[in-house]
Amino acid sequence: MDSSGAPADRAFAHQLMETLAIPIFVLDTTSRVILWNRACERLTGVPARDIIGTREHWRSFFEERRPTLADLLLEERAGDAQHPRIGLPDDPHLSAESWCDMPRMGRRRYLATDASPIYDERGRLAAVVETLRDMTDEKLAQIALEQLATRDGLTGLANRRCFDETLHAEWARALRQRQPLSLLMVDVDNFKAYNDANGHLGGDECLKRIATAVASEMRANDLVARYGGEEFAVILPNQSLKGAASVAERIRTRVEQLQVPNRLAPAQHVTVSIGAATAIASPDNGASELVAIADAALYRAKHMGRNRISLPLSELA
Ligand SMILES: Nc1nc2c(ncn2[C@@H]2O[C@H](COP(=O)(O)OP(=O)(O)OP(=O)(O)O)[C@@H](O)[C@H]2O)c(=O)[nH]1
Repeated sequence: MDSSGAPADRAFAHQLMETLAIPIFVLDTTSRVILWNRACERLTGVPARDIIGTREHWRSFFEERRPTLADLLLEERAGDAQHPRIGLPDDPHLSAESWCDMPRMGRRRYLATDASPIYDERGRLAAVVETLRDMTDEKLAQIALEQLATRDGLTGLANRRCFDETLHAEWARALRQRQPLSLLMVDVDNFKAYNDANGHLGGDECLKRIATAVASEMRANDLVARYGGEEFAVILPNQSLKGAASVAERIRTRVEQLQVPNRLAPAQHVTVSIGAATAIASPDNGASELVAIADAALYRAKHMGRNRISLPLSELA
């Protein structure tokens, strides 16, 4: 170490950052890369020799030009490079999490990043250091858990819990916006007979095909869920009874057109019965009444001979 100690200290700090297990890169105040450690090389697949001295660090993370967090911090702190910073009243640190393309590695990674300024002894901005953490496994586990919580395992449709939550949220929205909300209850006809003839696994395959057929008739804001067993429910926001009836008829026809044989059923192939309900939401009625009305309509459709849709006499108001 020399008498001031500074150059040796700096060399030591540099070497420390180089060998740190955490991926790090450092930009000078003109956005030029001055350090790209080995862990950063491993994460990005980009060797330090290709990137040091350039302003091309964004290419290691994104397909298209985008500022990294370090660039955003440099932009935000641009004034500090000329004017010494007096004290540190606010926290100049930035944090973010996002999916990155990682073009050199050829697979997307979910990175948690932190950017912090480095000030020289006179309080002027000297550089910005960005540290990166690969959180891909944690993010994928979180997505899988969310899927488990809201999706039906057999059909991939929304599950009953997701249906209940969505119905209440849509009801509240319909109330606020004074718009109609429609609901369809879709039940497979003579499904016990189908199971008896094809076994439970055959029944499962049939439910998957029906789920796909029902989902194919939905618009972006509609929700189709597996309500239970061989019953599906469809939420149609901002849809009148007439509109709901036409969606119901499309679903019925679509399933009929699948022509899945059910030789023990009177129709000889798989069909569905559908009950519809529509409400103009008001503080005097609730989402559960909408379900009860659609259920009653479904019951009527079954009793009138199945493979049909049934509507209530009027909208619930
Ligand atoms: N394969 C399979 N079958 C199921 C599943 N959930 C419910 N079921 C079966 O669906 C059948 C429903 O039978 P029922 O309630 O008697 O109704 P249905 O035979 O369809 O007669 P209707 O509804 O009156 O037309 C039962 O045999 C259940 O075991 C499932 O996840 N997979």
